[in-house]
Amino acid sequence: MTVPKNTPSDEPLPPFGRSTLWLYKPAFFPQICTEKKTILSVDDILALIGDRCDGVIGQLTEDWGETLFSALSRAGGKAFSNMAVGYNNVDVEAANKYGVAVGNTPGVLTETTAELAASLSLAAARRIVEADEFMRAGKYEGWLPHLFVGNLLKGQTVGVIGAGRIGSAYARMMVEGFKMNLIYYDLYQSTPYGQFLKANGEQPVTWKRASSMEEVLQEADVISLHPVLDKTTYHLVNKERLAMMKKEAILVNCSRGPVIDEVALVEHLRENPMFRVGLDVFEDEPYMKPGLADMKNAVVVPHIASASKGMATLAALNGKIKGYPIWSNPNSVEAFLDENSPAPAACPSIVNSKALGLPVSKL
Ligand SMILES: NC(=O)c1ccc[n+]([C@@H]2O[C@H](COP(=O)([O-])OP(=O)(O)OC[C@H]3O[C@@H](n4cnc5c(N)ncnc54)[C@H](O)[C@@H]3O)[C@@H](O)[C@H]2O)c1
Ligand SMILES: O=C(O)[C@H](O)CO
Repeated sequence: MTVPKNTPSDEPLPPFGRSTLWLYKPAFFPQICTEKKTILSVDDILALIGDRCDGVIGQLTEDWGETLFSALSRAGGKAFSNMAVGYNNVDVEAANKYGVAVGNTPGVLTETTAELAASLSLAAARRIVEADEFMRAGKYEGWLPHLFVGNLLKGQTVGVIGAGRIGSAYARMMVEGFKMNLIYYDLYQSTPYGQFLKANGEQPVTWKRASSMEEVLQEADVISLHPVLDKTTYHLVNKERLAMMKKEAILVNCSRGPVIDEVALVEHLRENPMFRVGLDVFEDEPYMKPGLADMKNAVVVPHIASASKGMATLAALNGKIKGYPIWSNPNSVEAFLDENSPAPAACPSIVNSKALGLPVSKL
């Protein structure tokens, strides 16, 4: 385990290790973990926190619960900033108990994640990966009308489950780009896409809010999952719900792996060769459930929807919680990302700010 010594501000920071854990040690000089492991265990992080640490910027692969929050608090820590939108790896109640502020990075990843979901939808619909493998294997002997027949999107129905920031952006791309009809289901929100169309004075396709998730599964030709991962969405797509979908449907997941029961999915893919999936996330990341890698009707990529500089900027600013108020609208983060102007003296998004009674910025 190598943790660099405090780095004077006029020296370049040490190079990143494979993990991007940052620790704010006394005097507020960040120490970057140069550990060569990709995923740090709770014990690794305990050792890194040591007996003095003001705050940590960590990532979604780390298990931030009672053990780490009590250790961080004992070391004088006041903030944990998760370098991700989703914070299902964080036990916020444990953080509240130890008075540790928890940051996340909403908004900056909306378009990039929606674009990957759109890419996976197209790759699955037009069988891009299968065709690419065929080409590289030297199997192409000349044009044939039935070679890799895929699904046409125009005029078909796209379904979105979890119509928040990313789900709505994905819906916009599929509706406007491919003129698909839209059906969406969200546990809480009522009319996000309707408002968007109305505000633009147009109604080029039909859209409706489904009263149940099952309605989306039965009606849509392409379904993309964008909910948070919590108790209500664990194995949201299971054997029974897969069976409700059209035999030639396309299912895309760029949210979190456990939203789909991956064992049931492998069985469904095996039994329904015309059913296709595009997956950015997996139930036991970095692993795939047995059999998934052999499925020609699955396009799989290693959680790449998000990588962006903006996410690191927001995570770093969330880590500066000491003396900072909370930005009043975490969905509007542009002010933090303008490289030509200084970032506002506020934390972009602290998920437990109310529980900790942190002040809201007047900016
Ligand atoms: N693959 C990636 O790299 C990547 C990148 C960014 C975000 N994400 C994931 O995407 C998720 C969504 O991000 P966002 O910015 O759109 O968040 P968001 O909070 O704007 O949207 C999530 C939506 O899910 C809805 N929801 C919650 N429970 C539901 C349920 N049981 N059924 C249906 N809908 C439900 C919420 O009401 C909300 O509208 C994140 O929590 C994260 O896990 C993944
Ligand atoms: O939730 C997120 O932000 C992504 O999954 C990783 O950055």
